[in-house]
Amino acid sequence: MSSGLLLSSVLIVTLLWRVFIYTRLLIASAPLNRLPGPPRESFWNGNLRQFLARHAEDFQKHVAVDFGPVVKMSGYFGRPLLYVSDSRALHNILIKEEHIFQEQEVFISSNLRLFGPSLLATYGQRHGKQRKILNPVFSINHMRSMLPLFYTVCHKLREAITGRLQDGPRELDMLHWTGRVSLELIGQGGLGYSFDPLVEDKEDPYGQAVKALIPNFGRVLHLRWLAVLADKWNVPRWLQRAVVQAFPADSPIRKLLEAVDTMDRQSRAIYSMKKRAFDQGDAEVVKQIGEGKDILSILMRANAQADVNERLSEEEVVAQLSTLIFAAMDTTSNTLSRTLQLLAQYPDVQDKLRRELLETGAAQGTSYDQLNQLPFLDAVCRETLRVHPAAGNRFRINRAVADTVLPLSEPVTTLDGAVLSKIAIPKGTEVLVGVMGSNMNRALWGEDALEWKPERWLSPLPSAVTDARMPGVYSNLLTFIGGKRSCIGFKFAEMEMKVVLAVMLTTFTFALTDKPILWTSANIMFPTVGRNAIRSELPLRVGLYKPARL
Ligand code: HEM
Repeated sequence: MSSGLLLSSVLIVTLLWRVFIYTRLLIASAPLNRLPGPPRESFWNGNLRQFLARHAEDFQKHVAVDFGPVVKMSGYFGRPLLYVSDSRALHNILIKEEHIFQEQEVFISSNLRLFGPSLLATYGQRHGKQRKILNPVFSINHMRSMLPLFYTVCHKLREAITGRLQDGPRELDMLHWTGRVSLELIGQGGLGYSFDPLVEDKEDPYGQAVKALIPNFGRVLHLRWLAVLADKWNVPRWLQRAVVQAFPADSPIRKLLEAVDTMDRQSRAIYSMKKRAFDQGDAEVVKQIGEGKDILSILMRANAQADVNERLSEEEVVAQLSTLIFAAMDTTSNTLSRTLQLLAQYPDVQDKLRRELLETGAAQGTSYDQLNQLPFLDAVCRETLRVHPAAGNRFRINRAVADTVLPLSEPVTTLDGAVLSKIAIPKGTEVLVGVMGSNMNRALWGEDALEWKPERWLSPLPSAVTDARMPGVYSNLLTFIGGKRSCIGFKFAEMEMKVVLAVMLTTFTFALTDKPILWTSANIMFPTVGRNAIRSELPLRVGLYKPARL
């Protein structure tokens, strides 16, 4: 048999096998069609085009709150997709059967190329081993010791913005500033590295590469499947690289490669510098590693002390650096800018928060515990994280060897009137973790669940919320999801939000301009002016706060 004929036969058999598996999935998932949900747009796109469209926030809310705790949708080519916000079912998906409901392959394979083998690019035991070393690095004690550094950076932000208001109030793009301060905080707090002095405009190659990553990645999303195939077929790295390098130098994929290479080079340089100094006893850097309060220093110390079998390889440690910057930056800065927009929209809430911050002197530097005991600051942060989860669409796929069963905390009624207390989930079914659906569930939070009302956190939460035992790591919410793949940096994010707000609100006033701000439903939501703008920005009218004279 000629090699051409052999290759075609292999391809045909593989294709037929795939079609067989897929048809089996469609047949096995037919009973799921009895569950309530929106009609699909087409067989090819299912509901995904509606759900992932640029301005899909209203459709996403419709799915989240109008059909109940388990919603039937369709993925591409009729693939079954469930939107789940039932607490017991979510407990199963995120905690009990986390090994079955895994991240999609495209997510893992693309992250592997962007960051290397980090938390965002590994499954199972390898991921578990990384979490074991990294979890203690994000402990409250470490956050406590990082707090003074956060204040130092935020005071520079205050100086930088004050400098721009010498001629009176003016419009400023607050997303630009929350972005800069978030990058600097994760730089200094995460890596012991300064990206941006804030008080002067200086470009840093690492910072530029991080900023170029997502826009260029967004332009080659359709190629993500090739990464999955390359992993499945063990295509050598040099060959994958050669293919990418065959594209023109100004193509998005080459720019993406350039950003990835720069991030990798800079991460390695920071790691090696610390390691060399550690090995050779360079007093200044050893001081940073030995007493350093940044995440990398703590991680290197923990790794050196860990049992040999539990240690992370150098490649794994380096891969965490860009991962942390990426995971920390837009999520936190966009949530912060959303908070400022809401405070501008509700001036009475802004005044009340400012009063609390001024009365307690929170802007100058306070202890971690005192900062966390400010009730209204806490309420504003929690309420914004509840109603506006920055990364609200988390997909999982059932990779069970056999079909599996999802138990429910409350029975659901099917379209033909049957009452189900559990649902059979065929292998291959996709699941969307219902972050909005549980954070804004009227049955739990009350009829005003969709409204932003920080006051709700000043009294005990409804017992329905606490009794539901949502499997989220933070405050009965799913904003940082839960389980082994929950957000490892949620305390870092919370502390950052609180310090930035404490310093900003006591120095500046924020008001809306007449420009229409719209939020785009992307992997991480971002604001733009007008519906079709490309540039993300959040213009607010900013003035210096002047205390009223008695
Ligand atoms: C408001 C800010 C933030 C939000 C809303 C947020 C949300 C999330 C969510 C939903 C996940 C789960 C992703 C998934 O399952 O696919 C996640 C994972 C992660 N986050 Fe965050 N995050 C925030 C800030 C941060 C910060 C500040 C850091 C680091 C300092 C961080 C580091 C990570 C990492 C490393 C992961 C991957 C964890 C793993 O897979 O084991 N995040 N985040």
